[in-house]
Amino acid sequence: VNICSLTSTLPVIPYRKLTDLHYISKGGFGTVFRAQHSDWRTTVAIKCLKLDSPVGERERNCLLKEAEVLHKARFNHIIQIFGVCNEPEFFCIVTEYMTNGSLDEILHEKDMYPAVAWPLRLRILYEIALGVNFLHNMTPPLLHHDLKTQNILMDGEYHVKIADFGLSKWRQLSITKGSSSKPAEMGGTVIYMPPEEYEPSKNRRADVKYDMYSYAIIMWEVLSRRIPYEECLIELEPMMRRFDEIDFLEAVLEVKRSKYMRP
Ligand SMILES: CNC(=O)c1cc(Oc2ccc(NC(=O)Nc3ccc(SCC(=O)O)c(F)c3)c(F)c2)ccn1
Repeated sequence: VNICSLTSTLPVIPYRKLTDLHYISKGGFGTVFRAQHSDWRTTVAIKCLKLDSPVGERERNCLLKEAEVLHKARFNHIIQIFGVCNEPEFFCIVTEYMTNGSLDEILHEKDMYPAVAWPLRLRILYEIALGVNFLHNMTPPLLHHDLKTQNILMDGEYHVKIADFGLSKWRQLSITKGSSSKPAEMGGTVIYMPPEEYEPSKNRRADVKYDMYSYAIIMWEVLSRRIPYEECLIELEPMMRRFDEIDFLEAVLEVKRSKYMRP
């Protein structure tokens, strides 16, 4: 990535302007903090490369690529980038801070959010769709491939902004073949991943369908306020245990008989 072409249109933020850093989360090889911008008098989020390990060229390029992607993908429902801090000993991207955290918290912290009214749930689903639709309408289409409720952030008015805490290579609709999906990071969840991606065959084209599948799982999760598969597994497993192997064999025989005995 050409840093000059990027920073010619994106503000470069001196490290000394970022104060009151508070740790938020750690990603692949990056860390996210909350901070204050001393000139802009506003709270920001910064996603920086690990401060301890020497910042490798590859990692720096990865974060630069992310800044470029975010800069190009500016839209109402995509997290807004304010600038980059590009200093020898400190390198990070600076974005708006989403005061109401992630959709995951709103759906599953039932003490904090005893009720989430239907109009808001529908607006959240609509705004996620607007954000993903915008990415897919870029040239070339930008695929998210890690849509999950942890990556859907909420601003002060509970409007949606799509984010991506992960730190990994970017995927665009590749005109060449090649596996495009991000491996489910250690501890990463697969509940939003389409089954065919569990074993990505190398000759798979990147396509928008992946995000569609993830969106469908998110939709179920927003409407039910439950963890996909968690309960159904809890409910299904004892049911499965009640039937022993013979019952299943008899059931199979019965359907085979009825199928071939048709008049
Ligand atoms: C309580 N509030 C918070 O804790 C909080 C934390 C926060 O931290 C960050 C989270 C994410 C990012 N970065 C990011 O989202 N990048 C990105 C890149 C590509 C695409 S689109 C194509 C694709 O996904 O490949 C995309 F949608 C997004 C960041 F810089 C900071 C920001 C706001 N609030």
